[in-house]
Amino acid sequence: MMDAGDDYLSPSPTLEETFYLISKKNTVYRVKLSEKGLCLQKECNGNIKTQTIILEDVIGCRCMRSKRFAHKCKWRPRSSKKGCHEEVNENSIDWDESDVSAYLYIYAYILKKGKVITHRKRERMIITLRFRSYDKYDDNMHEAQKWRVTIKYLMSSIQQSSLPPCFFKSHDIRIENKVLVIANPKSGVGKAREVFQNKVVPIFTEADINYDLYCTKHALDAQTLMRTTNLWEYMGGVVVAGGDGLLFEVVNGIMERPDWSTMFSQIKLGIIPCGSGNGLAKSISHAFNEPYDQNPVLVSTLNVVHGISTPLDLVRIETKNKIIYSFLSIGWGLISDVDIESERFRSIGSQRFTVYSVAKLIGLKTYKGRVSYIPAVSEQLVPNDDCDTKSVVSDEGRRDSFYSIASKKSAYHSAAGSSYESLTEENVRAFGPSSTLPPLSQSLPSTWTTIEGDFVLVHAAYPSHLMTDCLFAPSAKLDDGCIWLCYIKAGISRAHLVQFLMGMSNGSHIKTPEAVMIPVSALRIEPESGQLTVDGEAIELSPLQAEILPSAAQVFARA
Ligand SMILES: Nc1ncnc2c1ncn2[C@@H]1O[C@H](COP(=O)(O)OP(=O)(O)OP(=O)(O)O)[C@@H](O)[C@H]1O
Repeated sequence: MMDAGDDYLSPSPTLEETFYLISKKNTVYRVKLSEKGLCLQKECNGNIKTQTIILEDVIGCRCMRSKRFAHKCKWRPRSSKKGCHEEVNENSIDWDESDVSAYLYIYAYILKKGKVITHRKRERMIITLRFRSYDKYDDNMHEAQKWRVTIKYLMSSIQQSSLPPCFFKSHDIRIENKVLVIANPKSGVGKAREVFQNKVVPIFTEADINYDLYCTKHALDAQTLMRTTNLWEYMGGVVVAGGDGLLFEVVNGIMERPDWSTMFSQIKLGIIPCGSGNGLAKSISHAFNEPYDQNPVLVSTLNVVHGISTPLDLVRIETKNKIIYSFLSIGWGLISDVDIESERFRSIGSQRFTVYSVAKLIGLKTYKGRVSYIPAVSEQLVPNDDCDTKSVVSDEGRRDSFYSIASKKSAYHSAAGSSYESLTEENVRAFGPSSTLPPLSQSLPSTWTTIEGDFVLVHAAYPSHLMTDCLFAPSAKLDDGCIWLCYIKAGISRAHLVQFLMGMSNGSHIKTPEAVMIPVSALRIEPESGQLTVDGEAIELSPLQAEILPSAAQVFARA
């Protein structure tokens, strides 16, 4: 986004400039900026090497002045680790008056291809351009600013082309570019605030992201915040630094607002994975083939700073006493049991799912009940055989077993604390879309398919991953309008069940003969016993029905 102070400079469609190295007289850099990106052409003794940094990889840039008493040093495009001169902010009094150069720093995170696909990762690169064609610093700075403004303009053009037209509607109190970050200090291993401060803030700074940080104090705090805060101030997006449970609160909090529909169309949601499962963060990167595993926080933060969003399906779930909005999964039977009961082994990390699954196989339970569904209608929706190459099944699902909430760092602050309305809990009600299904108490029409009997498991997911290392619905897309329903009935051999559980890490579980995977648009589960989960959280045992809300939300993604 462009700053107010950029007004006096108008961006050029393309810019081109030649730069020289002080130390290497024979080397010339031709740098060209266009809507394709930044083309760096190095010419040395007749040899030409060209590198293009695409604009999608650039997250920000800034102008600086050289620091007083800094070495007089050559400049060049360089990687971040090989700094060769010191610089100070344009407004600092600490500058070197004898150096009239203006420096432009361009921050990019480029994709490094590894020998194997899992080694791909994003790496930080800083391109430094030194402008000193003029005798006066102000003139050089003007040149540098011209480049900066053009880069920002080109970056914002990419963002705007991906936004729905309604994004530009005027509203007197809306703040377009401010992001609300909600951190759960108890997510995962309890390091969400530190992760945000140490890994996310530096990238936000490079990208000029304007944000407020709110640290939750207890469970449901984020849900109350979303219900009561003035979200028009956060048109830049709402980002959780936490796990899927925190985003679940955000989604359900927005659904408790009378203006839920407007808010879901206006606000992009983001997730910086600091939880234990992080199914959605992984699914988003998987959908866009981003190298998540090497650095999940970096990749997810880059999604946010690019400001581009993609539609995400939500699911409306109705139980006897509740309406819940979900973005990840519904479960009954073995996987839900493992998810809930292995919580006490959280300290052993991702192995707890494997260990606990094996334990559950010894005294394998089956559950009586009925599962009904409406098949999704689309030719493309066929479970496929695409599998990841990893081999370990793991589950680091979520439970609320946290303790101290005291903050150690004074640098954190709460956002918009004063804008809370005095809505009491009694006034809280779920708004959100109404159901298109028959009431839960009524029997279903014959257009539904029903399976009855004893089940080992019934589990449904909407994005591809239930957890970082659990590719549960290999064919799922973020907005395919489908609930991917999987069930196994009683009678499966232990060997096949082990094959199923192990295969969940790479998606090969769907090849298990007894496992049925069907894309559906709605489902009803009528359990007689067992445990139900929604997005990994236990809910009361009751009949439940769910329907897809296609593209109901939008999430930051490198679309
Ligand atoms: N400050 C807090 N103290 C205790 N519990 C909290 C706090 N803030 C949020 N919670 C609760 O913690 C639960 C889990 O949080 P979160 O999803 O962030 O982490 P996780 O469970 O480790 O990750 P995942 O959901 O990806 O498995 C949420 O459901 C939320 O209700």
